[in-house]
Amino acid sequence: MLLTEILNSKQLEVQKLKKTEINSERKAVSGTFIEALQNHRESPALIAEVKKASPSKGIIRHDFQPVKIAKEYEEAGAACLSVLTDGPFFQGSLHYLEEIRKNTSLPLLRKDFIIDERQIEESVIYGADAILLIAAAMPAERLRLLYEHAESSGLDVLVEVHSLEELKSVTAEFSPSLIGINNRDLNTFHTDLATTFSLLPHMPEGVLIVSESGIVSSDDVSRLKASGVGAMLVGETLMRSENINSAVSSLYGYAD
Ligand SMILES: O=C(O)c1ccccc1NCC(=O)[C@H](O)[C@H](O)COP(=O)(O)O
Repeated sequence: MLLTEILNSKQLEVQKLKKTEINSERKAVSGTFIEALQNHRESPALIAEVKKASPSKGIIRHDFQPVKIAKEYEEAGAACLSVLTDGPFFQGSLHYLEEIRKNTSLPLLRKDFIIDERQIEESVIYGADAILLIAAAMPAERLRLLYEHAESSGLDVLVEVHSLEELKSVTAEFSPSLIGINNRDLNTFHTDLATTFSLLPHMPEGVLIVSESGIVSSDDVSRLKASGVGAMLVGETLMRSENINSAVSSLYGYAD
């Protein structure tokens, strides 16, 4: 199972991280990420992902210049950015997050497999405004503790679920403000937008919902909009495009 493999690799990273000293003046400001999604001019608001490679597709973007891509996303009108920082499986890096923080003003999601408080502190230092917590990665009690730690560090949290069972166990434990429905099965890599539509009726009132993964066309975006989803997270579709601005426009159904 790929997720288990990734989590085992993260355990080793965290062990090393715990041996290093972490010091920073930077403070994250609660609500920055969520408010940018709520106030975005388009619906669903776009979280555009800076993603070089993935375990399912290998290299997605050969000419990978993270800061250039981030600036293009900003110019194209993205509400927020997601930056993959996992090295072994996605060829991401915390340094990409750090450089993007210095060169854009958009709120940033650190996209990684967070399993420890120390990674949360590290996320603040490198410039994140939000982190991802994956329900499939740990019991809901542990997820709540990390959620609380992130919130008290000024970070917003995108809590990701893929099934009704995960959603129920999370919401029985605590009340996230931002829930991501991942359309991708993290073990088979199969993506299906139907995951979003099937989980939506079970979402608690007032939660901002993000549909994640496998969003490829303006038809997908119209269906998400009609269903009331607040935001969408798009990686591969935009990263494969030679012209990010026109790729964003065409997702929203605007002709070039
Ligand atoms: O992208 C993958 O293949 C993947 C495999 C296993 C775990 C996570 C994976 N992706 C992380 C993500 O959450 C996506 O990068 C993100 O939702 C964007 O998806 P897409 O638009 O399909 O690139």
